Amino acid sequence: MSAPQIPNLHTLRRGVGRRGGRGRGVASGVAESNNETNQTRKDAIVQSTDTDAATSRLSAVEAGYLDDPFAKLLTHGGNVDRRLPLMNRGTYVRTVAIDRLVDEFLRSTRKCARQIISLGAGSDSRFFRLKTKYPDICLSYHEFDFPTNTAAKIHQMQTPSFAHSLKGLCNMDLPSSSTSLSNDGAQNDSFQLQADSCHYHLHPLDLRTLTNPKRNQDQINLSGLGISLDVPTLLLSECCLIYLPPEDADSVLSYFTSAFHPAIPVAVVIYEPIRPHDAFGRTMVSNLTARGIHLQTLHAHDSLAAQKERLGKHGLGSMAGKETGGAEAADIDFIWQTWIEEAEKGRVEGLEWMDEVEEWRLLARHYCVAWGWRETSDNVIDSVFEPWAQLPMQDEGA
Ligand SMILES: C[S@@+](CC[C@H](N)C(=O)[O-])C[C@H]1O[C@@H](n2cnc3c(N)ncnc32)[C@H](O)[C@@H]1O
Repeated sequence: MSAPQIPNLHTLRRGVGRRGGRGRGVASGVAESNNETNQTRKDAIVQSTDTDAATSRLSAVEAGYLDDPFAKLLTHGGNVDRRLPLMNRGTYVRTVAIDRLVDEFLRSTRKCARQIISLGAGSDSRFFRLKTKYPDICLSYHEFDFPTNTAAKIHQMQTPSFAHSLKGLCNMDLPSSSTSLSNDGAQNDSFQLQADSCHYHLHPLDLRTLTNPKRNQDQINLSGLGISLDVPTLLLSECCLIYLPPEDADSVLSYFTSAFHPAIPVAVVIYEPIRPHDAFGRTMVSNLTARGIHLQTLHAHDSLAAQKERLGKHGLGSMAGKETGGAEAADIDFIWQTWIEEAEKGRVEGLEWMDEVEEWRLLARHYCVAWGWRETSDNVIDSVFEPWAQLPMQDEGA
């Protein structure tokens, strides 16, 4: 079940050794630089998890689970080894679950402007799928990731085949002055696409910069990044916040959710692993640790209840008075069983023979989608998140 794209830790470690200076009496400047190198190495491993996500997506597309012409165009190299059937099914359920929450949000806000902010979006193709599905959509879509990853995405977007699909499927043009990359491959300007009232913005930014005044020397803020603070907003973290230290993940969530006035409908959707304490969970964690990947918030938000509580702490959840809200979470096994119609399940089951049914259920119980929202009941617009409250809910004990 281990993913094939293992970061080259050997090469990365060698880099540290060469620059090192570990003897006694090391000047504090050197120690600081070692810390930085360490952090850079850790960040590189986190950045590389996007290759896994993109590979899994493309595998699920090529096996017929998902219909996504952009997955191949946004994946570096464009060809991948097929994942195991249970991995493909996991990618499928995760994608359709988040798509459903996004679709409900777009449907209920169809009369007004709205925006989606995707944290650690990597090579995700959701914006382009949405624009293809809803050609006249009025939407601002903001993606954040490290400059290295946004640069790679921009590179893929500048290929002729991507430009062709963008025009044909989304009726969008690439900007005429194509963005160039700096020597280290970083792309420090944000990248934008626009067609009528639909905007796509790619922000090359470590999310921790936003919440840390020491790092944020340019005083970057949401308005400066073109994010509107007065329209209904959906925040997505699809396997992103889990890689941040718990206090940073909390600061990022709080930074975004508290930026909006309480009268503005705001929601958060999180997809990430849970249940690290049983045998499967322990194996999952140790397999990832062997690859240098640390799921830093996993123990802090280790169950459906903990995920709901987390959303509640950020002001999303049941409220008193005029404000309404909710916080829910379900694992992938539950979502597969209850959110997906029988005919569609039959189609998916017919795609590949799956020997490992028990393993599938185990794996699927260790990943969850959590969604929380808040709005005011006397809002001039109809309730945005009412449809979310109608989704099948999982009882933690189930
Ligand atoms: C597992 S990938 C998921 C990519 C995408 N959300 C998806 O599901 O296909 C995690 C992504 O989060 C990004 N990420 C993690 N920490 C981040 C941070 N502090 N700032 C910006 N991006 C971050 C990584 O660079 C990576 O692209």
